[in-house]
Amino acid sequence: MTAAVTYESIKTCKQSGARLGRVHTPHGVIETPAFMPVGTQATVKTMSPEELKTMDAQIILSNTYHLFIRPGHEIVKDAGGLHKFMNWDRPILTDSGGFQVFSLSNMRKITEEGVTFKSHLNGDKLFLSPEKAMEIQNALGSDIMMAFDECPPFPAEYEYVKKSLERTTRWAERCLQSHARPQDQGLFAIIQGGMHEDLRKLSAEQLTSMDFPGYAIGGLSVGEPKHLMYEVLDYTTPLMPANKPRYLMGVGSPDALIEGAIRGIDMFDCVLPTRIARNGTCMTSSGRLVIRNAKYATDFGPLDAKCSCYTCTNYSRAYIRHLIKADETFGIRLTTIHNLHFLLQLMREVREAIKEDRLLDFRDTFFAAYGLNDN
Ligand SMILES: CNc1nc2cc3c(=O)[nH]c(N)nc3c(CCO)c2[nH]1
Repeated sequence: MTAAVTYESIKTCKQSGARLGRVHTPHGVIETPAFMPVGTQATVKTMSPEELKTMDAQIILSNTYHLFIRPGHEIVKDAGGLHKFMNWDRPILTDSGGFQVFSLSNMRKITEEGVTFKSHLNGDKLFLSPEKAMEIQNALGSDIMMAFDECPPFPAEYEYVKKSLERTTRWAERCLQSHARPQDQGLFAIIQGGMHEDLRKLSAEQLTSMDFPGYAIGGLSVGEPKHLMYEVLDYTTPLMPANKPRYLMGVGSPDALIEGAIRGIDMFDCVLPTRIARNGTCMTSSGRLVIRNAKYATDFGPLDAKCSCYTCTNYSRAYIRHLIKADETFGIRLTTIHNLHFLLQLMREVREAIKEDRLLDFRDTFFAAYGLNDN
């Protein structure tokens, strides 16, 4: 299969497992390590594509499950695909729907064939399978598609995690078989195995023997303590091909992005920056700031004096607090712009630090300022 998505290694860090790279896709190149803003329903909430480009979002994530149940993948296909539908001409990665079924639908039944579930919108009985997930993603026309997998809950019994990862491997095989356009869309497999080193190894071996263009680490950021996630990364990342993109799903917070990059992760996604923005919580270089706090009512400085984003350049904490308290949409737009810029800027600084072999020092400096040295 001629890979439509390829990884170009630029530099490996001397201090750690970190690396600089480029992921080449049909809609452009992604400088890695990279953070992907999440646009679940074909929009990164309240952001225009132009604003995302201004902050240099290189790639965004959207969701098979959500676009399948609304507006329906056939409509997106008839619109000319997801890029056209949402007016985004840079790369798009779509998740395969498995995780969303488990996190959103209260009634579901898993069989070898696939997952039967009720729509969280109207209770309709629906079915997703590897073949269906591929049909939907091919209709959306995303550049990077994720294999249909099961993300086991945390915690989960060893035997359950083992049986689940083996079914995820069989599902990945079926995704590969039913992929309509391998020549112009990259299909990534998702390594599972919970918090068990032997199961992670088993999953990685089974999936890397099938030669996917890229690999993700799934089953993390599901409520486990951060140190446990880092332990899983310590022994899983080295099992992944060095010449292919490594994507850590559902991560995350500034500290986790840095720790993941140190362990050789190239791509990250998380709803955190956009989700917390909606209740007025902002990421700043000295930690989280909850703008609703009364002490900001007369604070006419920027959210973060070290930030150069549109929000910090033009608006005060007092004004943003007023908008959030008044439930004004513009307030959510301003906190979203800031939080996304903050993480995208953090990844630019991470890439710079790798280039100059000083990522571990960068981590210590960042954590000290962000108040994370005590974790
Ligand atoms: C927020 N934490 C998180 N953990 C994840 C774990 C998985 C996973 O194991 N499989 C798939 N397909 N998607 C996942 C996603 C959604 C994408 O961010 C996750 N998100």
